Amino acid sequence: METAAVELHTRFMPVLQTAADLNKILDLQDLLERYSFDNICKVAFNFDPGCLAGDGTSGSDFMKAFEEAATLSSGRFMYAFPILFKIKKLLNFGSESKLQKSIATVHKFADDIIKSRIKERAKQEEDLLSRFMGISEYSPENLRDIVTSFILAGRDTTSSALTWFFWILSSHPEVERKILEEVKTLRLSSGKSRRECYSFDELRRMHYLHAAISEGLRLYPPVPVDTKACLKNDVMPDGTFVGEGWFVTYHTYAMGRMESVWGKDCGEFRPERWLEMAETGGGTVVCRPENPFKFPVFHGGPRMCLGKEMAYTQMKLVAATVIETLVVEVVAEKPPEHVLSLTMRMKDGLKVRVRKR
Ligand code: HEM
Repeated sequence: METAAVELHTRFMPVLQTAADLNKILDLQDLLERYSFDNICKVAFNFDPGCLAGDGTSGSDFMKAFEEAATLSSGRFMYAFPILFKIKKLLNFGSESKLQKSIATVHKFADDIIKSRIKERAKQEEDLLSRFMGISEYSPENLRDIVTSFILAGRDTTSSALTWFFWILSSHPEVERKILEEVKTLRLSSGKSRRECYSFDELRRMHYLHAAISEGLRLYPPVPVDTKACLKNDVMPDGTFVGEGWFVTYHTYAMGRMESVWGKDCGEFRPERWLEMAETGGGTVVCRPENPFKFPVFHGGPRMCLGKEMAYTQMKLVAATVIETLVVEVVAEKPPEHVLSLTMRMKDGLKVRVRKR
């Protein structure tokens, strides 16, 4: 939380505020990706790639390589005949040659950090890498895979969610107004000014914002499809047989838009569908949790997302801080096109103009 707040107030917001002063158009998707990349690297490695600071060239190279590796490896699923990418890989040409180069950049970056951390074992950092190094006998390769998985899990997901959230919000001024009301009420009760950072507890109390973000996630899930491989012959709860080695894919994007799941207004952006009266009474309205098998945006069951709470905290922090101080106006002429990497991104980014409130 502290890392996310520092990155937000010292880097992300100043970029937006300068753009507001200069009336400059920004790509909000790119900015959010840089923000979450810096954040997750600090949390995972205690390393600051500085993608939002100065020119941050070394961090940007790593970020570009990471993005390319994610897009190219998810592209493998699109081959009608997977043998084709295997041949390309064997001969090391085309997209497979590019993929190998970007993977090498990512591995080198992670390996350098792990090696230097092994050397200074005595120095205990409060990051994920130290926790994994401290409790097990993982090999350096295992550690590299764990940490790169965390970066993948924590980077594109929150940035994708927030990019689509700001896009959908731009056509729902009534929702934006209610978020502002909630934020103002909280500020009044805490006596804090707009310049001050929200506490964890204040963010937790933003139920309307929580509902609005959940509604954005329903319509634009960052992981729109998820595939699992079956290890041995099995039968689904409804009796469907699944053979060893088969793939099972569920489509979160489609499920979020199905009338049979969400009712007649499933196509509408309506945060109110998430709200209910608190059991504690007193007329308090809260955001209700949803069954993960109806809303599998964070997956369900034993392998559910471990970063869900962290993701909501970060997304609420960014959304509340931006909405409270700035008006974000989308300048795109047509609706954004989807591009499917491992997460759902906008093909040409999200061009916005910002104004001070
Ligand atoms: C809006 C934001 C996020 C969404 C929608 C999301 C979604 C998901 C999904 C769908 C999975 C299951 C993937 C699979 O098994 O196929 C997953 C797993 C995971 N997520 Fe997230 N995630 C988000 C943010 C984060 C953040 C910020 C972190 C923190 C670093 C994180 C850490 C993880 C981890 C470690 C797993 C693997 C859990 C396991 O396999 O046991 N996620 N997430």
